[in-house]
Amino acid sequence: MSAITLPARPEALEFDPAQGALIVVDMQNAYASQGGYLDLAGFDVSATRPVIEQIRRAVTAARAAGMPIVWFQNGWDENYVEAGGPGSPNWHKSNALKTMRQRPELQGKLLAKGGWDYQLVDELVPEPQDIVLPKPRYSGFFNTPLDSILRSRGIRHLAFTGIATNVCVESTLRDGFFLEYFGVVLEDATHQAGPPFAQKAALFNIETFFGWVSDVATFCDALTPAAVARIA
Ligand SMILES: NC(=O)N/C=C\C(=O)O
Repeated sequence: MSAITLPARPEALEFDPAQGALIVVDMQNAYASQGGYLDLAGFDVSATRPVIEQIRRAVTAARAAGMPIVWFQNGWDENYVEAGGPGSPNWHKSNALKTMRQRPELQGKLLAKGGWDYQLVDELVPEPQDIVLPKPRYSGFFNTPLDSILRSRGIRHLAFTGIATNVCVESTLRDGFFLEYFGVVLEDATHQAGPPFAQKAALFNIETFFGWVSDVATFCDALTPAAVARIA
């Protein structure tokens, strides 16, 4: 099976499933559940549930087409050494760290490895052959083995899902662009952190400057021949 044509904006993208991976960004309770970090920090997470189901569909289609699935989990050790101290911009800008400083009763709870907030949502369960990567900053390429994992498998095309479109999804897709990966976002499998204009702006940036925008139904349809060819 060779490349498929994936309908997308601003134009269709040649996407080879044999050189492709599905990236699921930070589908943790922190970002997708009531009572998680984003919710506690004042961001609206009420519309994140449908995103989980869309990601499940995209994961099933990508698996059937033989594409690796990469699951990211954002966060740090329980003592927040990996988050950086006051010498790190992350210490000043992370809304998780800021929320914990404002509400000391939450200290140790937000985005800490081993805790509920850090865990992937119950509905999304990686399989043993999947790649699960912790990441300490917004970009999935920063201080992670993502680039070498992808390069060693000959992967050039990345389909992005997850939360938040305007932060970690966009950051990772942008870094991928600089590393010569073709990135496409499945828009209905993403959600923003912030008002709806943040989603629109992120998708505008991506389709105009850094990559392509498609959706889950289109992605699944386009992958069907690759899945059929694998079982034939
Ligand atoms: N996963 C993300 O896009 N995260 C956004 C904000 C944060 O982690 O503080």
